[in-house]
Amino acid sequence: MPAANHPDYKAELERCRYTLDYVNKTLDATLNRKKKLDNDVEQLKRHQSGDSSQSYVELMINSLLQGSMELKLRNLYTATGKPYFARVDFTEEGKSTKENLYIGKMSLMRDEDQEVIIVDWRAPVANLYYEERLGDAHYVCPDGNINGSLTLKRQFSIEEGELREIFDIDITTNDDFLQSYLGASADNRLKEIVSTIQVEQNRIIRADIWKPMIVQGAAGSGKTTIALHRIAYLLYTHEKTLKPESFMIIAPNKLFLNYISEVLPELGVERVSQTTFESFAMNLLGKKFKVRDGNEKLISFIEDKKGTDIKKGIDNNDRMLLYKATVLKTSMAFKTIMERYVEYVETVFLPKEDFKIEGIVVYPYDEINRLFLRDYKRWPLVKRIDEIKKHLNTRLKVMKEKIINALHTKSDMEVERLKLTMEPGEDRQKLIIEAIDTRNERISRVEANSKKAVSEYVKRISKFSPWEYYNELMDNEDLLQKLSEGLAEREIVSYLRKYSAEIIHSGFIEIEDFAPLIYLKFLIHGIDEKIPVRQIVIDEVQDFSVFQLYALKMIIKDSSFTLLGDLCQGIHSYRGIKNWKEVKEEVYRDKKPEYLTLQQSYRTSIEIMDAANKVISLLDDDEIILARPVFRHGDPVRLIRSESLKEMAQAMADSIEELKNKGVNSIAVICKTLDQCKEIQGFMKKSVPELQLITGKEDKYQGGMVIVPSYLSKGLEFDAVLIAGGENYSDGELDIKLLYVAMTRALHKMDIYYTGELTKVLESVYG
Ligand SMILES: Nc1ncnc2c1ncn2[C@@H]1O[C@H](COP(=O)(O)OP(=O)(O)OP(=O)(O)O)[C@@H](O)[C@H]1O
Repeated sequence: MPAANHPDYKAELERCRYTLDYVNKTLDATLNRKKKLDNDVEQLKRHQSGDSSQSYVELMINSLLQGSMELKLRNLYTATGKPYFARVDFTEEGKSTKENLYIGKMSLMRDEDQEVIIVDWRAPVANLYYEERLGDAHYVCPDGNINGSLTLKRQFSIEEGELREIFDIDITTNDDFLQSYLGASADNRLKEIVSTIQVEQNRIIRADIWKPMIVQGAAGSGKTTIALHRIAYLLYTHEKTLKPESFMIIAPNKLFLNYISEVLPELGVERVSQTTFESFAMNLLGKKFKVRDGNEKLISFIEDKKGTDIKKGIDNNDRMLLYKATVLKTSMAFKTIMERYVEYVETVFLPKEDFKIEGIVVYPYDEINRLFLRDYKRWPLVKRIDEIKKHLNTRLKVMKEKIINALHTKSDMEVERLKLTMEPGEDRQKLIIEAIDTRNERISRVEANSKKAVSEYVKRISKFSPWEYYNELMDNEDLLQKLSEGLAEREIVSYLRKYSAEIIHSGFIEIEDFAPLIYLKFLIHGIDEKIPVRQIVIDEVQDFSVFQLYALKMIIKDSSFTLLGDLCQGIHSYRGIKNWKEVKEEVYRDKKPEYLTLQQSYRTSIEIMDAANKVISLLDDDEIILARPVFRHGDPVRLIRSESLKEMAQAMADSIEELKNKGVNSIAVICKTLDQCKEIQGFMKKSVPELQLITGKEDKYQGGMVIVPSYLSKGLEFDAVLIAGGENYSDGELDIKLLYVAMTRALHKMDIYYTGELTKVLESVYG
């Protein structure tokens, strides 16, 4: 309700003013401290001499302080507009005083008496707001369970320092507040939602840090948003043990990373690494690859007349083989093929010769090989060499002494024999000198050779990079077939090898090659690179393969994973996850992951969600969990028929004009493919010149008015979506998922434009 109408308005207004006043005072004090610190840093930099380690340390410390102060300042600036968003009144069991706690994005304490003015939303006590009902309530803090009575839950809308609305929430419902958030327009970037986090989302945000977590969440259920809030929460809760660098977010592409880039800074979190799987893998391999556009393969399947439905058959044999070969390359069977390959490499890794010095065997080949294949079996191949080097050096040290002693004994005996068998004289003297010289020469050779014998032996071991090993395998049909025995059909293996070799020889690799490559590196070389990451968050994980996840888990040891995805949006299902069971069982069997679902969708109106649910239900799949929209109505979904593409483009241009006049600025025209986007954009250039084409090559997401292929719209959202060319979606699995993704991008309005007859899929929209 408008704040002024609330019975407690006066008291709340006073509190709001008091808090703002304190925030401003703290801001001024912090600004002054920052100014002084900046001066100190300047001075230190100016007087920094190369030999004073003390001033260097001082400079480092002050620079760090500068960073954290900047963050504090940013939080304080935000608080000057909106210091808090909620209040809870709680009386702890056994205590007589009621605490009135105001919850905001950051905590603030009064310096004089340490009285809490604002409680951070991540503090344990703030859980009362997110989880508890009025009445008996509890929260868990490091000291244990705190029971008590919750007598008030209140929400505030404070904008630019002005108290505008107050909502008292009796039981758990906070719909009014949520509705006012959801009714707003889409931003160009994803935003924070601390004031309206829902119970099921809160459980994910605050879940146990060390247990892997899989979240199946419907389109618009807040997966991306809560993944970022979880990072902010974990950093706050484990600030002593985790740093922002301990986190890594893996997302599908740079455009998406840019789209989500503002949430963490808004939550006061900086320096969390955000990457794509390809970039991560290239860093690890220490090599820059030219990567084939992953969407090219998707497009080749999209062009399939049957909409790539493996159950119905693909219309062209070559495409069918490509499909099956991709499934194989991303499967756990391919992981086993890589392991078999390393077992093969193992057997030819060492030179088949004894380790000798001066023709004397120091370590026989069989013994070295036994160390390599048996004793150090569990180590990466290259790491085993280091151990073997130690063995060779130790044995060589002992043997060298023995050899030198033997040479001395041998020459002494020879001298003795010469003395006994020959008359003294010049001849005998010459032979004795010869024997001693020979001995000395051999000893010097032993000394000299032993210094480099081990390194020369190691040099003869052929160590290639993971990339070279992989390349070699893709060029060796017989070997790949042998390694694949019992795991895959010969025809598929052959196709996989040939097309992979072709890509490699043309100077490229494809996304699906990265998991085998990094896994080969792990098995052959081991991972020396310091990876500081302890928490990995993967968004849109449905497009990851189990092999990818397995390789990541092996490489980034001792880290925990938060995986978020939606099988209904699995448009790369040929390389992605088919069901969550395989992830639980094949990847995380040893760690018993937590599996949670989010059904409530916060993005889309009831009308749009109903239509999208009807489309996705065409897939007869038990794994599908339908989304439940938050109770929010929008315009009805319309199917609009045109005679031609030109007419369709005109109709959409008219609709965009109408929307613009109503103040709607975030609009997307979504076509199935990029080529279709280009064609439609051609017709709309004059009427909607500001329509920007998204091709997938962009690093930055601008928002506004865009025309985008369905597969690139994943993760994004718009106030209004116009789906162009509805007739292009067949009832094959991939096409249905693409249309579902496109439809669920809309917040308030969505229409489908088509030419020709209504298809089965379009008919389903009206159910
Ligand atoms: N508790 C909430 N309060 C307010 N808005 C929310 C809440 N949860 C999610 N949203 C909003 O819903 C929209 C969808 O969120 P988000 O993009 O994180 O969902 P998603 O599950 O990742 O979607 P998709 O899988 O379809 O890409 C965003 O605008 C987000 O701000």
